[in-house]
Amino acid sequence: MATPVLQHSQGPDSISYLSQAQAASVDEALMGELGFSIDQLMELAGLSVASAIAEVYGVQGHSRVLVICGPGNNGGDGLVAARHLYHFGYKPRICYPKRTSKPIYQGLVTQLESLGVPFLSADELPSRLTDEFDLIVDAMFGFSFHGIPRPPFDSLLHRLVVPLGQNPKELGVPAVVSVDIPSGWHVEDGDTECTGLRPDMLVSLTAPKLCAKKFEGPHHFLGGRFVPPAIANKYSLQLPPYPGTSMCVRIGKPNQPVDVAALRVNYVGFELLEEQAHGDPIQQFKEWFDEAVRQDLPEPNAMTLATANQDGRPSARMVLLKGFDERGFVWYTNYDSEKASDLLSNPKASLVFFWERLHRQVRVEGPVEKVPPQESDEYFHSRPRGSQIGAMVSMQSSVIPGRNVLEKNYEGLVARYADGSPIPRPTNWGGFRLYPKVIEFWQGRESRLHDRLRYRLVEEGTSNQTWVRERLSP
Ligand SMILES: NC(=O)C1=CN([C@@H]2O[C@H](COP(=O)(O)OP(=O)(O)OC[C@H]3O[C@@H](n4cnc5c(N)ncnc54)[C@H](OP(=O)(O)O)[C@@H]3O)[C@@H](O)[C@H]2O)[C@@H](O)CC1
Ligand SMILES: Cc1cc2nc3c(=O)[nH]c(=O)nc-3n(C[C@H](O)[C@H](O)[C@H](O)COP(=O)(O)O)c2cc1C
Ligand SMILES: Cc1ncc(COP(=O)(O)O)c(C=O)c1O
Ligand SMILES: [K+]
Repeated sequence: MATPVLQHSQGPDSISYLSQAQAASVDEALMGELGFSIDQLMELAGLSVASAIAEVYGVQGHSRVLVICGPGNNGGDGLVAARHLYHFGYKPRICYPKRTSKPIYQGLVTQLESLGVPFLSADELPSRLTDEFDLIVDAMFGFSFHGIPRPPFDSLLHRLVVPLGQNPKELGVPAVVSVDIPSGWHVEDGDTECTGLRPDMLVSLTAPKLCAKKFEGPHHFLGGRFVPPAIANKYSLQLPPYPGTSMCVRIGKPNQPVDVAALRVNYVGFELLEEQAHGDPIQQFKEWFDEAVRQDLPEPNAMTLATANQDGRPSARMVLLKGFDERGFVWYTNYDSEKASDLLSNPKASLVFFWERLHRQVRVEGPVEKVPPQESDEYFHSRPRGSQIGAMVSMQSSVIPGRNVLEKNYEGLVARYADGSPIPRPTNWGGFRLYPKVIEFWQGRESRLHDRLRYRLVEEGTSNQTWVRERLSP
């Protein structure tokens, strides 16, 4: 079969925008010579939509989602997205007024019913949608839409339209996320009369369609991470790379200014009560630290280290915790660095851990000493050889003329130790241990009424030390 030569339009950042015919042709190629099945593509498309929603509309505050599904594959994407949203912790409900008897759709409905996801008729929707929903997913029509919307979708769509200049909240219309095409829009020309849907978010699938150029909402994402190079080359598709393992990628920048003052998280779901907490703060730390590791938090051992110089000028930076026990908390660094200079002249410090997903913070304060050289040797030699050489190369915190200095010295040392012989620990590299006098555990709670338990080491005579625990006001 001859390869169709497609003229497609390029948008900002050289992203390809497809016409209706091109979208259908890509679809055909994926399910023809590329061997995809429709349920595979629909599953990936629906997962992309759910992932994009979760990136923008966190489950806290947006859990009540209404997914309105149309009769075609766009509606199928909506059914799949609803299932993934359910597993992400959302409480989706579905309005699916025009069902088809094709087995793939029946399967999707059965899957949702088995999860207890409710199906509502259009009549069951409240007159003010915001009374019951935080978010609407518009999965009515995709790239095969023609003409003007027919019943029952015309009246459903009408309920989501916010006339220009009017406030969606006042009209009781929640934020709308459109799948692939804002439903009712011309697939290429968009909302020509400016009387249609104005979604807050658009998740384009495979590649954006021409109408997406007219999208003015704050969140435009691309999903459908399944386009093989064969298709991209065949249609000269320019698509942005997906970050890491993500199923979706933001296209363009959010075009609304970020309201920094409004950024906040409500801390719910955990508590720290006296009867649950250990009497020994190191045991309590171990419990929370183990939990942070179990929960797969990123760098659970990353902590802020605050020091002050002799004049009391404070400074703080991140370091990695490399061990803790009844004696204290250990990290490693360069003994000629700024932090080390602070600590050698003013040997007191404070540490802060923040385990965001658990809504937990731990603060530690106390005097600091270098760890014995043997302990530093042992840790140094447990590090990857590249990092051992890195420590030899870096005169930490000193000004250098350029990166090339580091690279040149690094290469020289790599060659010198290429035989695998042990790399000696630089004498100016080693550990510090903070001996805790105060440890505070902070558990975020609702309405900013957090739990704070502070342990203070109280010395009674020279040999008798006990931890005193007090609750602090949030
Ligand atoms: N790689 C890809 O391509 C992938 C594509 N995917 C998804 O598929 C979508 C395209 O799906 P699609 O082709 O099934 O059509 P879609 O747009 O859902 O609607 C057609 C239905 O709507 C109806 N209808 C039409 N006009 C109407 C009107 N005025 N008023 C009322 N009804 C109207 C029409 O009915 P009919 O006109 O036949 O009566 C038909 O039943 C695409 O946008 C994307 O979301 C992903 O799942 C996977 C990867
Ligand atoms: C997550 C993270 C962990 C870090 N861990 C260490 C560490 O364990 N030791 C270290 O010397 N620097 C570490 N750094 C770099 C320090 O933050 C800092 O840039 C460096 O130690 C120089 O600090 P100073 O000039 O205040 O001495 C880390 C940085 C980050 C972001
Ligand atoms: C300069 C420096 N030293 C030491 C460390 C501690 O890490 P590790 O000993 O695990 O290599 C870090 C971590 O980021 C670092 O940036
Ligand atoms: K849609």
